[in-house]
Amino acid sequence: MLFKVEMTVRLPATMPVAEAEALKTTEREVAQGLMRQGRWRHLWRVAGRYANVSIFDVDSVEQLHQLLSGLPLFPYMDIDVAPLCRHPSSIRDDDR
Ligand SMILES: O=C(O)C[C@H]1C=CC(=O)O1
Repeated sequence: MLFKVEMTVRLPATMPVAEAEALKTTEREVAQGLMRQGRWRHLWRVAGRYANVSIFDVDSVEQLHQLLSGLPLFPYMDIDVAPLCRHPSSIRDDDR
């Protein structure tokens, strides 16, 4: 199952820089692990915003929630999720 996920990061202005940097480093490690597993298929920065648009490939909505809520930045992100299905005009055969 494919989902478009938009994450907007809102770190508190009062968070110490070292704490914020440590969170971002851990987040990168977790995100790259999920990419290597094929769960986090795409990760794009939204230009001009501390936000990303991602494509997740998961077995269930519950699994998606588990992955997203396990992200180190989860407490500091607004997350929008949309389910995706194949577009009838797509010429790609690798989208499910
Ligand atoms: O920077 C972000 O958009 C937030 C988050 C998503 C992946 C990652 O490494 O950080």
